[in-house]
Amino acid sequence: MSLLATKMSSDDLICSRKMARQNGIVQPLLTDLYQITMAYAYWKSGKVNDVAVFDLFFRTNPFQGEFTIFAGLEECLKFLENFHYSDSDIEYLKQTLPENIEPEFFAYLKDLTCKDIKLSAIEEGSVVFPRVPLLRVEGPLIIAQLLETTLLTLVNFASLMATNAARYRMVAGKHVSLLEFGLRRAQGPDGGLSASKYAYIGGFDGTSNVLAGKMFNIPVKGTHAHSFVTSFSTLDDVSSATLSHAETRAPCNLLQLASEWRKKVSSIIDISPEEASDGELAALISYAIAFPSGFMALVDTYDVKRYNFQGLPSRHRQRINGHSGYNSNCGPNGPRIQISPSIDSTYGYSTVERTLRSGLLNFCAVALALNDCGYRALGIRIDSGDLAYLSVLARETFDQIAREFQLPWFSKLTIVASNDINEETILSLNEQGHKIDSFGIGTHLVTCQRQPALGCVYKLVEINSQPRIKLSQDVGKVTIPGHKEAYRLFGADGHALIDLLQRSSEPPPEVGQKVLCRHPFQESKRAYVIPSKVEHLYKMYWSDGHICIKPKPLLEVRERVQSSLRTLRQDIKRNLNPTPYKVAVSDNLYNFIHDLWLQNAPIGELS
Ligand SMILES: Nc1ncnc2c1ncn2[C@@H]1O[C@H](COP(=O)(O)OP(=O)(O)OP(=O)(O)O)[C@@H](O)[C@H]1O
Ligand SMILES: O=P(O)(O)OC[C@H]1O[C@H](OP(=O)(O)OP(=O)(O)O)[C@H](O)[C@@H]1O
Ligand SMILES: O=C(O)c1cccnc1
Ligand SMILES: [Mg+2]
Repeated sequence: MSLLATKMSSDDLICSRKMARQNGIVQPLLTDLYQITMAYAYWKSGKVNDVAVFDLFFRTNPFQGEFTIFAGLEECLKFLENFHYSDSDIEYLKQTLPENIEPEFFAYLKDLTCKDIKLSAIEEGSVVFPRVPLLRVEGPLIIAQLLETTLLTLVNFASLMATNAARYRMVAGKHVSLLEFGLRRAQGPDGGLSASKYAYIGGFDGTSNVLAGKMFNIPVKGTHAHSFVTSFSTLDDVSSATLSHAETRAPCNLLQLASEWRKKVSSIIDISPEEASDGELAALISYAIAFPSGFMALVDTYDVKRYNFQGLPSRHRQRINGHSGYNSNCGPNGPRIQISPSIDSTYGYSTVERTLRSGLLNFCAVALALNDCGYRALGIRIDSGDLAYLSVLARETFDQIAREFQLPWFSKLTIVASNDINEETILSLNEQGHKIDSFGIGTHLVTCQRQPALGCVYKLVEINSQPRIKLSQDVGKVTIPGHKEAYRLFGADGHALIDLLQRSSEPPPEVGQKVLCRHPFQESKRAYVIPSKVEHLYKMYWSDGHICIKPKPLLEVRERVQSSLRTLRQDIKRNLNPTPYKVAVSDNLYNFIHDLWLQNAPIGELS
C-alpha cells in the first residue's frame, strides 16, 4: 500500500498507546434516565442485596447476512473500571430527580462501583450469532441494571461497524487496500471516531481520521481534495518550482520538466496538451514539491460536469456499466490508447475522456518529472465516473508509459477509487473487471447505511438464583432464561457447525461425544452432533473489581476477526442468500425453557 501515510516514531507509538483510553463521554450518566429511576425504586423496595444475571444479545444478523462480528468489549471493560458518579453527577441528579428522593440514595450512588460485578464475554473480534449472549453480567441487581444502556451503546455500534467493515473486506478480497474516509459524513464526532476504530478492527487498512490514528494507533492515510486543485488557476500559480534531486540534491525545475513531459506524453497517448488544465498541472506540481516521495494525485477534478456542463441533467451525465471499448493498440506513431465513444458525446467530452485528457496527462507529466529528480510517484485517486472503466484506462496508460520509457514501476502505480462506494459497488466492479488497488470509503461504511442499528438487547435472565423468562407473542423475542454457558461445536471438516447454549449446571459437551442440539422453540428441529472440537465461548473478563483478561491490542483483535471468519463455511458468508448458521440449546435447557414458559403463560378462558 503506497498512499501518502504519516510516519510514526517509536515515541509517537508509545504516546498513542497511552492515548488508547476511554472515550471521555463514556461515563455513568451516559445512560437513560429510567435506569436511575429504576435504581431508586429497587433501592426503596429493599432490593439492594438482590443478585441478578443479565444477558446482552441480538436477535438478527445485520445487512441480510448470517454472521456478526462482536466488538466493543475493551470499551465495556474500561467503563466498568472507571464507573463512578462524580460530585457534579450527584449534584445534577439531585436537581433532576423529583424532590422526594431520599438523600441516602445519593450517598448510596456516590459509593457505587463495579467491584461486585462479574462480566463474562465472548472474545472481541469473534463471529457471533443471534441469541447467543455476547456479554453475561452478574452481580447486584441495581448496579447490573445501571450498566444496561451504556453497555448496549458500546457494543451495538461497535459490532455493527466491525461487521460492516468485515463484509467490505470480504467482497474486496485480501489484496485490495481499504481506507476509511468517513469522518465528515459520520453520525457526529463520536460516531466518526468509533467508526474509524471498528472499521480497522473489521479489516480496513487505515483511516483518514487523524485523531483515531493518534488514539488507537491506526495507520492514517490520505490523498488530497478537489479544492486543492481548484485553488490553482494557471501555471503562474506555482510559486516555487524548484525541487532538490533526491540523491544529488541538485536543484530541478519541476515546472519546466513537467511541461516538457506533458508534451512528450501527450503525443504518446494521443491527447493534446491544450486540452489539459494548466491550473490542475500547477496544483499537481505544487503538491509534488510538497510531497515528492508521497505524490498521489486526484485526477478527476476537471471532468465534464465540473468543467463544461455545470447543471447538466444527470441523465446526460456519463453513466456507468456497459463500457466495453477499452483496450490498447499500436497506432502509426507508436502505442495508442483507444478511448471508447462517450455516451453523452453530443454534449462534449465524457467524464472518462476528460479525466484522461486532463488529470491523467497532468499526473503522468508530473510523475515523470519527479522521476527525473529521483522520486517515484505513488499513484492517482479517481472520485467520479465509471470507476471500473477509468481504472482500466489509467492502468493501460501507465503500462504504455512504462513500456515507452522503460520505467517498469510506472505499471505498478496505485489506483485509488472513491465516491459513494458500497458493498454492491465493489461486487459489481469485481464482476466488470477493474484495476483498482485501493478503495476509499466513507458514507456507506461509517453510517452503516444499509442497516443503521444492530438491535442488541439486555435482558434479565435470573434473579436471586431464580430464572426469569420474558414472553412475547413473537417467539423470536422470548428470552432464554437462566445462567447459561455457550459452546461452539466444530464439525469433522474443521468448520464451526453450531453454537450450543446450555444451563451452567450441565457438564460441557465433549469432543467425540454425541450431543443432542435442539432448536430453542421448534420441537421437531433437532440434531445429534459429534463435535471434533468444542470451544467454550465465555471467559471471565471482569471480577472482584478488576479486569481479569487484558484486552488485546487492536491489531490482534483485527486478526481475530479474520481467523474467526475463516472458521465459517463459505455458504454462511456469501453475499446473496447465505445459509443460516445454527444456534441450538441442549435438551436440558430446552425443557427448562418450555417448563418455565408454561408456568408463566396464563391459561386463557374461552367464552
Ligand atoms: N463501474 C461501476 N459499476 C458500478 N458502480 C459504479 C461504477 N463506477 C462508479 N460507480 C458508482 O456509481 C455512482 C456514481 O454516482 P454519481 O453519478 O453521483 O457519480 P459521478 O457520475 O461521478 O458524479 P459526480 O461527478 O457528481 O461525483 C457512485 O456511487 C459510484 O461508486
Ligand atoms: O463518497 P464517500 O464514500 O462518502 O467517501 C468520501 C468522499 O469524501 C470526499 O468527497 P468530498 O466531496 O467531501 O471531497 P473531495 O473534494 O475530496 O472529493 C471523497 O472525495 C469521497 O468522495
Ligand atoms: O485523503 C483522502 O483522499 C480523503 C479523505 C477524506 C475523505 N475523502 C478523501
Ligand atoms: Mg468526493
